Amino acid sequence: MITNQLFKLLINFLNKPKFILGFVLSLIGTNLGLLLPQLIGRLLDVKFLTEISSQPNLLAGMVLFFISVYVIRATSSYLVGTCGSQALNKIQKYIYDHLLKTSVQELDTYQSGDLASRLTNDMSIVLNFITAVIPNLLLNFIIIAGSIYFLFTISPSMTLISLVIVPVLLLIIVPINARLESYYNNYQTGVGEISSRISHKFVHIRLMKAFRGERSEAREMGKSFDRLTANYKKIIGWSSFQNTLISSLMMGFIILILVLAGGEVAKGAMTMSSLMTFVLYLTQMIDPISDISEGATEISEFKSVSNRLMEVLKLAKDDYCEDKFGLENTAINMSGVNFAYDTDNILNNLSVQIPSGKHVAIVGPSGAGKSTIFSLLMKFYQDYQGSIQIGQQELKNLSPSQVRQMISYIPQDNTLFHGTIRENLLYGKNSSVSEERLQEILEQLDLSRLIDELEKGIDTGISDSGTGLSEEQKQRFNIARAFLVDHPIYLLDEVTASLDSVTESIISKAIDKFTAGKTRLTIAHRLNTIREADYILVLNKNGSVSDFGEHQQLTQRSSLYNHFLSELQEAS
Ligand SMILES: Nc1ncnc2c1ncn2[C@@H]1O[C@H](COP(=O)(O)OP(=O)(O)OP(=O)(O)O)[C@@H](O)[C@H]1O
Repeated sequence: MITNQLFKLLINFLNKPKFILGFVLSLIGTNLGLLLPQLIGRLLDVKFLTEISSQPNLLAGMVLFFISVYVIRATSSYLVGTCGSQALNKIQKYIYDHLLKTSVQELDTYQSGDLASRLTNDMSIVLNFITAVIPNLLLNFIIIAGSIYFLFTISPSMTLISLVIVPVLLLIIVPINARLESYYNNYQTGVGEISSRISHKFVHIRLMKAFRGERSEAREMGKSFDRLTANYKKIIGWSSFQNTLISSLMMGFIILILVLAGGEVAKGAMTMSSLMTFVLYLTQMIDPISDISEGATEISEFKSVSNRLMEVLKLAKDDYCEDKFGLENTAINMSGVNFAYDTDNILNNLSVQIPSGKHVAIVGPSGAGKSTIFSLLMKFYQDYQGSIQIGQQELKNLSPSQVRQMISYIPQDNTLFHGTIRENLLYGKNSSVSEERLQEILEQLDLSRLIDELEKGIDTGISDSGTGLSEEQKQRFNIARAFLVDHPIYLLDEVTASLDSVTESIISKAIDKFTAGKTRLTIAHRLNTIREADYILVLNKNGSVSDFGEHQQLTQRSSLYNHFLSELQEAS
């Protein structure tokens, strides 16, 4: 069972000695607390009352006893609570680490906000469950068991009558909780969808405002909030109904017992002080029973979030093997490659040989699968058929980690993370980049001047959408980030797309210098880039190879290539 798996994780990460100490203290506190009604009952005994009032030490002892019960209880809840939050902290890190290592292919089916909600919102439910619900449930069971024991010592027959309530309560709790679990599931999914939408929309706030999307956004979000509220209403409705029913049943039952016990007192089978103690124990059970019924609701909620958390842990991770491997050259050989994201093939029997150390431009209609080729080479997706070789190494035999140490990829979008410029440039590289290399790259990409003009220089902060920098500047920082570490293979996805022609010429020269003698694949939409490449790979719309060759050769033999060139000329 999935919930059990989360329990195993919790137990694994729990500081067991501290938790056990907390729990034992809590047992002691609860058991001592069980004696309180006995003491109060005795206080109602006139003889005992006269005795105790003449003995101040006994009275002080009793007060001390009451205080110690509460101190023990407070210490135990502190110990159990801190243990729970430490265990949760470890689980959070464990799940986040798993998510980071999960393959792109698996993560494609999840919304980022939903994942964030699992790690935050769902986790806080788990924390409440470990630190409050479980200890309370256990203590409540102990209080109930202890109370039943004392009730038996006072009147076995009356106690047996009182216990009739247990199966009645179970008949109410079990079916209502099954219903609640599914509502909690829907609720958590709704929270995930909403946080996903909010984070996505606020990253693209300019686009939303430019299209005056505020009203439709508010309407759509309003519907999502309404669905969440409707679901929450069901949760509140059913749990209130359950709690009210249980509390009323309990009260009714106690009154019934009181009437029956009153008869016993009248017959002289029970003393008044025993009756009072009996009633005190009975009433002492009301809160634990209500807590257990509420706890049952919380168990449903916990089961629902456990499923969501464990689902994440089941996603397949990338292989992180970093063993060294021999590479004679960096030629890329793709043979009979077929690939589909869903059902339809995007790449169709694609075969091409890219010589080591050469620059190849990839051209083809939109949607032909140019970026998909890069995704396969980066091992973002691994379910392709056919063979891809780098040097003599079959790509399938290399781990994603090994591949990504060899290939540098500059994507189409100019994403910069929240942080400083330096943090962005050194992202994922730890301390492996020397200051000289950093300065050299910045100089070549004409970024040094820009950085010098900033008040905090390279330590200037940028927001996660890169606010404060132009698209062209963001693009250059992206390029700099990729070239800080020397790799034998570079994949460039339209990297000069947002540059003006003057900057493009500077950046292209810098890229030529950085990639000299290395294998470079460029998805190209500019005539210059295409002409300067050693070879051009022309793709058909269906993701198969139309042609491969030098620019001159292709202009003489490929109608698709010539058509593509004339389209580019017209566009410029
Ligand atoms: N993660 C994905 N899941 C499902 N389909 C995808 C995914 N990524 C791309 N596709 C689809 O695969 C096809 C090829 O996309 P790809 O981005 O590789 O084409 P492209 O040739 O680079 O196009 P463009 O020049 O427009 O960028 C497109 O139909 C696209 O909708």
